[in-house]
Amino acid sequence: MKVEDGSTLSRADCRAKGGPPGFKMAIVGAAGGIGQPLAMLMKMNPLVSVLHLYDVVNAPGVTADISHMDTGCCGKLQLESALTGIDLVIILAGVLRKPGMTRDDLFNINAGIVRTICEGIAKACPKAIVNLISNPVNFTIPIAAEVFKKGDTCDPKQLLGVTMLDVVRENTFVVILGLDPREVDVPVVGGHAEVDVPVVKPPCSFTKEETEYLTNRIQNGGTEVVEATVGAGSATLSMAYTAVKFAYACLRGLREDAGVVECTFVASEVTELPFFATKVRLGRSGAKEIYQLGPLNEKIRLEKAKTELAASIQKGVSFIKK
Ligand SMILES: NC(=O)C1=CN([C@@H]2O[C@H](COP(=O)(O)OP(=O)(O)OC[C@H]3O[C@@H](n4cnc5c(N)ncnc54)[C@H](O)[C@@H]3O)[C@@H](O)[C@H]2O)C=CC1
Ligand SMILES: O=C([O-])CC(=O)C(=O)O
Repeated sequence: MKVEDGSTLSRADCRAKGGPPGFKMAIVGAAGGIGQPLAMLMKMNPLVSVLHLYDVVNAPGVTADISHMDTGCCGKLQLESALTGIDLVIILAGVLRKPGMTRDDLFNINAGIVRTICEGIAKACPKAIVNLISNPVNFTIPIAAEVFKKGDTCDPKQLLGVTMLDVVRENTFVVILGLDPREVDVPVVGGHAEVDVPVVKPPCSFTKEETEYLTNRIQNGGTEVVEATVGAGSATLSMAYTAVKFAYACLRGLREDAGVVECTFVASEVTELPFFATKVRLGRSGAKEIYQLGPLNEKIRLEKAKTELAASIQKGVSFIKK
């Protein structure tokens, strides 16, 4: 869309002229494997009025490319200007796994990157909802939370660790078990990947073998992709798809749509841990209501996951406090 001086007319301008409303969104790490398809898909989303793309490499290239799509958009080259006034930030920045690596091996590099970006968010858009995807999510969420605590401006419930790929995989794998994902309620709780636990809710039930199959496939789904790409990357397109789904849910929450419920790793009182992934209801300021776990058929697996999660959370918090 063009105005007379040749500059792009964003959907925010359209809103002022009586056009469709929308939110301002930034993607940090936008030139990477996930970032590029995610940027393209978010640019097509009618709830996004302005899209800022930031990366340390090739952000101008990606911005120029998608700016030719005939929807509103602008790129920003400085982190703080990319974040100013933003309603929803997606963080993808950092490095990814190669075969033979665990997610924890990413900690040393990604911890510092996530800290810097969150310091930028605390200054430039402290009220934004943050979707944090950079791994290891079970460590980077506590890091981000500590940064925001220092700034004292952010509500902890705005910070949402994206564990939804575990749910997307679960929906995929229950079909292999011959079930319709619309008819089973299996929230994936705990944290991301090795510490997630699919919890079957009545009236649906699985056999022991089905539960084993589902849990193993979900917990190892990321490694399955890392090995299949033979070093070329980790889950990229399925993550971009998932990031769009989760961002759309957050945008609907911002718009105060009723009944928007997803699983996310968030500050929580559901267990003794300070963060835990459960179903939450999304609203204007992120996780508006955090659902209790309810009756559980997975107590032993959950206790093991909690022990591992507690260590991840401690390591993340210590990284900022040291
Ligand atoms: N939570 C989840 O379920 C999943 C998480 N991931 C994680 O998402 C992250 C991104 O994955 P990909 O896009 O595949 O990786 P990628 O390597 O293709 O892209 C990462 C991008 O981050 C940029 N970057 C690095 N440092 C930066 C900084 N300081 N500021 C801004 N940008 C910076 C790089 O230039 C690169 O373009 C990885 O940490 C990966 O492990 C991936 C899949 C699933
Ligand atoms: O496996 C990885 O490194 C990426 C990831 O978190 C996933 O696909 O679940």
